[in-house]
Amino acid sequence: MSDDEGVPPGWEKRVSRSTGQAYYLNMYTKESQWDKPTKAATPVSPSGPSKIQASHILVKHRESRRPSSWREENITRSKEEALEILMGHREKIVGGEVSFAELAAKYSDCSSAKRGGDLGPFARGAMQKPFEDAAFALKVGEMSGPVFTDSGVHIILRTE
Ligand SMILES: O=C(O)CN(Cc1ccccc1)C(=O)c1nc(-c2ccccc2)[nH]c1C(=O)O
Repeated sequence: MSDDEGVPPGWEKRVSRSTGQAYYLNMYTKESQWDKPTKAATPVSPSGPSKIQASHILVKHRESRRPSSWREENITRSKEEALEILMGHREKIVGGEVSFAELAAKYSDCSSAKRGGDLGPFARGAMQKPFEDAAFALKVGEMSGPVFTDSGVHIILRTE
């Protein structure tokens, strides 16, 4: 019986030289794990995934291209005030006081607030460049710092 019996495609079963314990190597990412994988490894190209999924919190300001949102018809706060508000949200999320989705739903000036800030999957070319570059630079589960676009100031959470 081959030793890779039942190991999903894209993985290889190895044995640790130091402990003799079996571990599993993802042949695409070259990452290893002790737990036996339950699904096939996803091929990743050297340039990374073509699509990612992310959520964001947008705080608009008076210089935003459209200084209006579902929350506030006429947004007059300054860019500096927007940044301070956004960083306050970020601190609460980092501190574990509240979830990203809860804050997005209450405070994001983007229509995605209704979905807890979720933007769904998107490829490069779909979003404003500063947003795209920041989002694609994140690892899954990682949250950005402040990102400035024509729409306002954002924090981004990469979810897939
Ligand atoms: O920039 C503009 O002229 C107006 N927009 C663009 C927009 C407007 C409605 C829905 C989606 C995008 C926004 O201000 C905007 N940008 C975003 C946005 C920006 C970057 C990434 C994701 C969403 N959301 C919104 C929004 O009102 O809901």
